[in-house]
Order: sequence, then C-alpha cells, then structure tokens
Amino acid sequence: MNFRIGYGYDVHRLAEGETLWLGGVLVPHSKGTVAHSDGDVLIHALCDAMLGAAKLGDIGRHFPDTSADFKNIDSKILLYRTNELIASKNYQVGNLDVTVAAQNPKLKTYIPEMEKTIAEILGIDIDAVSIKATTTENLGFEGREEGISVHAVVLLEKIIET
Ligand SMILES: Nc1ccn([C@@H]2O[C@H](COP(=O)(O)O)[C@@H](O)[C@H]2O)c(=O)n1
Ligand SMILES: C[C@@]1(CO)OP(=O)(O)OP(=O)(O)OC[C@H]1O
Repeated sequence: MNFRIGYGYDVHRLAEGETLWLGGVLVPHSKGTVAHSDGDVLIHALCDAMLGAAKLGDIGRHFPDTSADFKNIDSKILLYRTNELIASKNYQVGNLDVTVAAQNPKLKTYIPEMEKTIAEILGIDIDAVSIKATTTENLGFEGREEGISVHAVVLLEKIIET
C-alpha cells in the first residue's frame, strides 16, 4: 500500500505553575499542561496519528508514562523517535493537519514556528505541515480553560527505493 492515513487525539489538563509546550514551542501563558513528559499535547496527538497510520499502536505503548526514561522528556525527541518507527516500516509523512482547541492563549503568532519545528524534525517540506487553532466559544473543558485538546490527521507515503 502506497498511502495510509492516521488520526490522533490527545488532551492535557492545564494548571498554574506548569509550562506550556505546543508543537515544540514554549508558549508564554499563565498555565501549562500537567503531564509525565513536557506535556506537548500537540506533538502527542501527532505521534498517535503517525503510529496509527503505520499500525504501530499508540504513544503510550512505545513511550510509557510509567517509565522514568520519559519523565519530563522533550516531546520533540518522542516525535523524532516516532518518525524513526514509521521509517522502519518504510513510510514517511506526506502531509499532516492539526487542530488545537484552546480558549487561551491565542496561538496564531506561534504557529509558523511550530510548523517549522515539526517540518525540521520530520525532514519534510513546511508546506506539508498545517497547524490551526480554534477556541470552543467558552464551551466545554477547553472553553473553561481546564485543558487543551488536539486533533491530528496524517497521510503516510511509502518510501520508494530508487
Ligand atoms: N487558541 C486560539 C484559538 C483561536 N485562534 C485564532 O482565532 C480564530 C478564531 O477562533 P474561533 O474559535 O472564534 O473560530 C481562529 O481561526 C484562529 O485563527 C488562535 O490563534 N488561538
Ligand atoms: C508522553 C507520555 C510519556 O512521557 O506521557 P504524558 O506526558 O503523560 O502524555 P500522554 O499523552 O498522557 O501519554 C503518553 C505518554 O506515554
């Protein structure tokens, strides 16, 4: 099969005194995500979409939150290692599309840096990386600023040996 799609979803709770890493970028905010790792919920959803597309399970299977190895780990490392996992099945990311649901902070000024960071880690063109943000119009846990959720869709392409 030359193409495979994958979908990932992740949620992290927000709390004061934590840092907010999103898409590999440190976003200044009064709250950050609560997690075993650095809490980069965007990268976690993206890793799940890549792993799902390659039928490789999910992020917790490869990087368990019960392991001290991943305590406070930089999620950019998890994304790099996820890319190695899909490459081991002879796939590369064709393109990806992500939506972050967060009432605050407003993310649009940080999105170009997130897209550049992710494109570099995956070794793909920035045109293949799309990140968007939405509020939930003050509805639900995102709207109450109790947490942030992220949806990610990825297309994998078979690496053709030439
Ligand atoms: N955390 C967010 C949420 C939204 N944006 C930008 O604002 C636009 C309008 O948001 P709505 O939820 O009212 O549709 C949205 O299209 C984003 O461009 C943002 O930057 N950060
Ligand atoms: C990333 C990992 C591993 O540190 O932990 P968390 O940062 O808690 O994130 P989550 O998305 O709940 O699960 C994946 C985990 O395996």
